Amino acid sequence: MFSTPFLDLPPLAGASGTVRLPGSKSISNRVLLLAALAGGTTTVHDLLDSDDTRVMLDALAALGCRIDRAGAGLRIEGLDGRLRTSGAKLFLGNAGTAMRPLTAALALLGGEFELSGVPRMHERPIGDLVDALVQLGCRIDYLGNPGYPPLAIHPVPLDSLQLAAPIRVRGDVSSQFLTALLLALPLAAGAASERADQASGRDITIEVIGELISKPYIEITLNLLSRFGIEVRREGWERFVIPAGSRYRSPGDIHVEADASSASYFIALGAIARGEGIRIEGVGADSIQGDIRFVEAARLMGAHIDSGPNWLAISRGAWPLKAIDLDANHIPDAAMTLAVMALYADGPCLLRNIASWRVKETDRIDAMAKELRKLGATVEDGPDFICVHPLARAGWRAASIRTYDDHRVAMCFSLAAFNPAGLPVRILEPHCVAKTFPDYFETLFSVAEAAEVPVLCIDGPTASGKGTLAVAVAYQLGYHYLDSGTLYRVTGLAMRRNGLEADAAHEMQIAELARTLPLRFSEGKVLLSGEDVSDAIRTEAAGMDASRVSALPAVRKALLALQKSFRRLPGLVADGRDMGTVVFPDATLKVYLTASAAQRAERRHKQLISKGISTTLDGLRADLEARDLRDSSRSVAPLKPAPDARLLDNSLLSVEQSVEQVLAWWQEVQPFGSS
Ligand SMILES: Nc1ncnc2c1ncn2[C@@H]1O[C@H](COP(=O)(O)OP(=O)(O)OP(=O)(O)O)[C@@H](O)[C@H]1O
Ligand SMILES: Nc1ccn([C@@H]2O[C@H](COP(=O)(O)O)[C@@H](O)[C@H]2O)c(=O)n1
Repeated sequence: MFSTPFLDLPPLAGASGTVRLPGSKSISNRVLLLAALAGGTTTVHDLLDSDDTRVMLDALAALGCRIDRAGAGLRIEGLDGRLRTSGAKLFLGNAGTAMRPLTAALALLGGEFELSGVPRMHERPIGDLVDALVQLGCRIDYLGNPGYPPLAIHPVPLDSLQLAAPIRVRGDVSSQFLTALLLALPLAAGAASERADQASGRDITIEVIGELISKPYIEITLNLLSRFGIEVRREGWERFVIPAGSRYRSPGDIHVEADASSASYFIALGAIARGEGIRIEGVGADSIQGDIRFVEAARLMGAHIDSGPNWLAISRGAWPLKAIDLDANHIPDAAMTLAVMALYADGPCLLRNIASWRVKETDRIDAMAKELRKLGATVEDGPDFICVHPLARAGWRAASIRTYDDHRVAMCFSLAAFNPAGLPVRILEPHCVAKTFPDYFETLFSVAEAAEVPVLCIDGPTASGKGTLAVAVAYQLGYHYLDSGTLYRVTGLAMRRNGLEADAAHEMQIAELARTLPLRFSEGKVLLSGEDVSDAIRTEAAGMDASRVSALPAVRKALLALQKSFRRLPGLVADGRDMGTVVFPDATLKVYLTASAAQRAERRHKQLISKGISTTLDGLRADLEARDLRDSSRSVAPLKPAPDARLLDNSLLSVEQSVEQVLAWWQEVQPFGSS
């Protein structure tokens, strides 16, 4: 996951390959709750690991559920309708799929509970669900604003509940209210059948007031309830009947299918990008998720899509995409992806009946309109619609996209990186994708192709601080890091171990060693044939050997392809001697880092002493000056600043100041302005 303050997506050109997506959030959290309420043990496979499922798991553990790893799955010992705690304070982040169903379940289970979340969760309505539960006889208080979390839930005896009359709940704000009741009320149906009125066989009826939105999510709920032994009778979309005597029965093992909303980004990718197409595994034509109908919308826009039970294959069809006018009520989450696809359409795209966007992680209509406008688009929006006009090449602007702590905003705007103007897109706070798809950007980069992956080079003499600076800058930008000196150091070590000398007579043999180095980088360690050589290559003697082998032209040539292979999305920071002059002459930014010889010797002295390696300051200074002389006077790729490099003398700068300077230069060469 990218934990950086921002992530710059370079202009993307094509995409090809296969992705396997994480489990569905909607299914994961429903399955977790059902497994917890059921008797017996349920092993859940392919569960989504994300912020929202983690808060659900923490909550269930706090209720006394035993949760263990079972291989790649998770084993949950259900409560069988009985709490193992008298109460708890539960923090549910911004997970609506945890807050709503847990409110209903805990109101029926008994016990004193406080349910809270992040500030945005306290702005997301829950009043209609609470009203329905209070009608039944449950006791729930608002701890902040009426109608919104945080909530205090108090115990009531199940036999005091008013179950005879239908329970009425609004369905036109969020379908999660109905889902919450459907998931929780079998607790009361089971209990009722154990009491005297078992004979009368009382069913529990829920009546929906208003037009039910997001019906596909209710279908997921009904499907999963059925797998847990509860067969709800649906009468249209207005009445739902939980039969008397219903009891949750663990299915034993249950698999979570991949998230269909997450699939929308890769379906769109296949429709937009040039290339061999995208194959998605883990979700397909047999999906129980409503958002799978995004496939129909993408086809309307011109995408070619084939499918099997649990796979999809997408490639570019019509181009530009075809404009659509769509009632997107049935795919509220995935429809955000259509709003970005609209930028590549042949006319304005209208998405209607999406009022629920306004009460999601953020006001999504507002957020999408604002950020699409930053890209240069004309957007009209209203209480329940958004209309996005396509962008001609000249109309695109490089934008820093605010993500509003909303994973879907971050993910769908990544598609703007395919703009024909070849502009990068900056995604602010990219870690918000952790809500449902922590590795979203890594997955995107595994199939996307950039016209040019950005590189930031830091060259300079020995011990000037290149490595320290490069690692810090790479960390800030979320980029890969190449310490090219390591490759020469390992080659020098391999030369010694093979009893060779760094001279012209052995040049070809050493070059062959360099070309076939059995080298691996793992958890910060350098492994040569599996052996950890991280310390062995850091001595000054190893530095000298590296300097000697690096003067051999055949060795430099042998290491070129390996160095270039580090240039991967989203970008690379490379340090060495010839990064800007030879290996990456087209780098976006080149920095030549120097410091006085006295400073460098002193820094290296401290560095070696701290590692327990004894040495003298004078000896070190002589060594590093000899190394610099050899590096800068050799015939191939000598150490020198590239003509277009920016010079940074950090003799009097701290590491932090150097990092700040380089990041400021990086910002200067980006087209985002100061935003
Ligand atoms: N600006 C700075 N101020 C003070 N110390 C620094 C600064 N930059 C780096 N150092 C310290 O100097 C030492 C050498 O830095 P580093 O290993 O990054 O240099 P290098 O240029 O990569 O060396 P080499 O060329 O041998 O690979 C480290 O201990 C590091 O912490
Ligand atoms: N791009 C590079 C990087 C390094 N070298 C040679 O390797 C020696 C060791 O490098 P460190 O950065 O790890 O100290 C160095 O002295 C150079 O001779 C190189 O030639 N080109």
